Amino acid sequence: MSTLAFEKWEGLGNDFVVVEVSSEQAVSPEQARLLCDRHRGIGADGVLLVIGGGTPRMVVLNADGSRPEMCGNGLRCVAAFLAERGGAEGLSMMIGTDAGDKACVIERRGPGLYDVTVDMGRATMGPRLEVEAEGKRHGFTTVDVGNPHAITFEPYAEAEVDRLGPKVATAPAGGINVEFCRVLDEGARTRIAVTVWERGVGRTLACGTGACAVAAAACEEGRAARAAPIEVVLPGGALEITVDEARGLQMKGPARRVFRGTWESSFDLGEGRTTPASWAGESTP
Ligand SMILES: N[C@H](CCC[C@H](N)C(=O)O)C(=O)O
Repeated sequence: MSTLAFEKWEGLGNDFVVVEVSSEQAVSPEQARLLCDRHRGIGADGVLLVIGGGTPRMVVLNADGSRPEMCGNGLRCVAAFLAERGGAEGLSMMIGTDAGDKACVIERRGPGLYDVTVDMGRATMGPRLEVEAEGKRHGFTTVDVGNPHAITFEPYAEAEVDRLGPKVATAPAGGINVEFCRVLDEGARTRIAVTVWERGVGRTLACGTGACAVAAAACEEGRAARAAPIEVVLPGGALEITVDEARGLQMKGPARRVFRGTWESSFDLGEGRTTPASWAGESTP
């Protein structure tokens, strides 16, 4: 019987199964769907594969098994996971992703609790996205921050988010993450409330790349000033995003280890559903 050692991490309630593996093929899309299943598996919004080496790498698998380019909350969790393995208090490191290498600075706040600042790179504004739904045309600003995002500052009720979110998320080829935004106030610090429908997941409590995309769109549309920190308020908590002409996007937020575990691969789920015969050559060290 082979087993898979994992850690459960979360960033503002966006939660992940973190596994250290030697190859990207160690967890298949089907295995990722099972691990993320909140009734038959561990339960998570995604799986983060950590591949060691000169520059450690993060590969992301969404709960539906798809592989996105990047995950902001996940990258903070992987940076903290690696810092914890190294036993260091304050630490900075580069981590490779499918959207390029990202610089991370980790500050330990307590056992399994960290604040992480990530240089997220630059946002690229895309074409307007128009989606026909429920007899109306809905317009979105598109922003790429390594992965794609559709953003609106039009007021939508919660129920509309659940109806419109999946329609927009699957409208363009390859899918897109969807953020419904509201500027809370433009006092000393701009605060933007965001509800997220994520590609390959659905509703999540937070989206790090989404928060960056929203801050970039807000600056582009004159709803927020560049260089000053923008507080993006998500259902799971707030992220501090800075849109800097020279340095690009910076994201600061928490990462927390929830628990460690071991997945047994001979585990029969009943109803003829069994876990994958074995993990691709991965077993606990
Ligand atoms: N569902 C996203 C990936 C996870 C992004 C999100 N969890 C974050 O923190 O950035 C996508 O398909 O692009």
